[in-house]
Amino acid sequence: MSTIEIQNLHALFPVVSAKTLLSLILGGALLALLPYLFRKNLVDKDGHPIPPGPLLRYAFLRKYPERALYAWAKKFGPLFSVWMGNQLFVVISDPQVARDLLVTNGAIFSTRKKYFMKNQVILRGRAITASQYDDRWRQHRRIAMQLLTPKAMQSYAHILDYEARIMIRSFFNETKQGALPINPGHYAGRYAFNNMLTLSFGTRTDTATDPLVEKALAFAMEFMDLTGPWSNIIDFIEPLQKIPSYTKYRGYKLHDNLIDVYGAMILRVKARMDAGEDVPDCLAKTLLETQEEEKLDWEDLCMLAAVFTLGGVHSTSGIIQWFLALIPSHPEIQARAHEELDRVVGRENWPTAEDEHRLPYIRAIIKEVQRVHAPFWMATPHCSTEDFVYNGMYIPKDTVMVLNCFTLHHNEQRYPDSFAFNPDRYLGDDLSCAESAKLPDVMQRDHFTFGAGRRICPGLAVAERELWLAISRLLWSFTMHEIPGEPISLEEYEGLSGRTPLPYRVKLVPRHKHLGSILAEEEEITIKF
Ligand code: HEM
Repeated sequence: MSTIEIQNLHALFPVVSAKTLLSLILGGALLALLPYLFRKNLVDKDGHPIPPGPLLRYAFLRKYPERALYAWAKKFGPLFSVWMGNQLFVVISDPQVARDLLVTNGAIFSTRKKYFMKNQVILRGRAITASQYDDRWRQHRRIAMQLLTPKAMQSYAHILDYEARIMIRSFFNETKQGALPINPGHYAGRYAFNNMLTLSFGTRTDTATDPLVEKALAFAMEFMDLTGPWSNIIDFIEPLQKIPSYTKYRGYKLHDNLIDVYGAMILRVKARMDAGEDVPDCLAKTLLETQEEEKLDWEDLCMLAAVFTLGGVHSTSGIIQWFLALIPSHPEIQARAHEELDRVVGRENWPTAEDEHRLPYIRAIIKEVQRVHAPFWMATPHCSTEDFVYNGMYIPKDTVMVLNCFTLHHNEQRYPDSFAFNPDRYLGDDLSCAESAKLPDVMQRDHFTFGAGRRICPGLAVAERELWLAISRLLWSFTMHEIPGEPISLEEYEGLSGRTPLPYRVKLVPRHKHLGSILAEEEEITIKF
């Protein structure tokens, strides 16, 4: 071939260097990956697009996701969408949209995504919260509700009252009558745990040092960390579910621990029933008595018996901890609360459940703590079971629906100056949270701390009573101070699903000389178990 012919050939097929070839391959691969990195804008058959949202797909939004959701709600509006891997999430940031979708169209938006970690590994599709929206969910929720209605609560109201007294006494004794600072987490946790032990198994821990308290609190914390709406990348990338990993190990371990500890407690209740003993009414007893008729298997029993200690401990104790973290930096609010308590119930007796309607400012403080520090900023996501079009936006079947509580609770129209802690905004609101959730004008609802729609928290009435007894009595008993040089963070927190403040210490100074003698009247009760 002549030199001229070779030159012509080069012109036609230029020599590709190794570097260029590599760039071409990488470029091609990147092009192929683009649809997996950037959002997919689905439309339905009539051309309705999915709600707008951020450009990138996220593997997971781990730390403080509520801040990203708040910024996105401002940018994209009250209904926006985010892709997590191949899962579409639609985020609800407006009260009316929440009502329209989760309540009015509750038949479509009430199931749960089958999260690998929460629903499949840890709870095995059970424990009410992980159940699909089907007959088994209805059955399990109905059984649990037998113990949770305000009427049912009357039979154990005295126990909630007693446990609140024991919690205050622990604070009083552990702080050496206010001389020492205290981290309230363990004692608030034990209070909520003892209440749930009563409901679930008819028993309680009789010392704050009982190892079961630490164990149960550790399970609840691990559950919160493993079950956030986007805690685990493994939930969104299926191949990862097939290979061994530390996350998977933790999930299986937690499942086994729940069965070991709470399963053993069910067997203990059974042994007592078989021996003809007078076992107090509790969930385990109900489950055992109705097991055949309700066709409940062993995992149903264990998961149902465990769920109160998972759903009702970290949450209630979290709000008490947020209250104690927040109140020292608001001495003027404490002073008003103390004035109301002194004026209405006096210094001889402390507030009871019956005093609630006479203490509107204390009620308002509790509602305001729940607004600014709801433990579940993203509630528990619901999931859709049918394609749906809302205001021209397409929400495909199997979309995960997130109730964006942080943004809902900072809606300036509903809560002017929403980042300020201001109980006054709830003065005049005489409704319980359950009543408020049913208001026809959803803009008047107090807050969304207990979720919305058919999956709304079934423990709401019990939680409200526990919070009332704990917080009104903390206010009656103590003045709460921050420790100089130990600022309490109200921004950071622990937990990827339910959140509690970072560990902190607070000073609780008794307000009454005779507090010690009032508290000494009650001894710790040991219940045969
Ligand atoms: C202050 C304390 C509490 C808070 C803030 C809270 C909050 C929540 C939230 C946000 C949900 C999800 C609602 C939804 O899907 O829309 C929920 C569900 C649930 N909660 Fe609570 N909760 C509390 C106390 C309790 C207590 C004391 C119990 C048990 C006695 C309990 C048992 C449950 C159960 C079983 C579910 C699952 C309901 C279902 O999926 O149908 N919670 N809770």
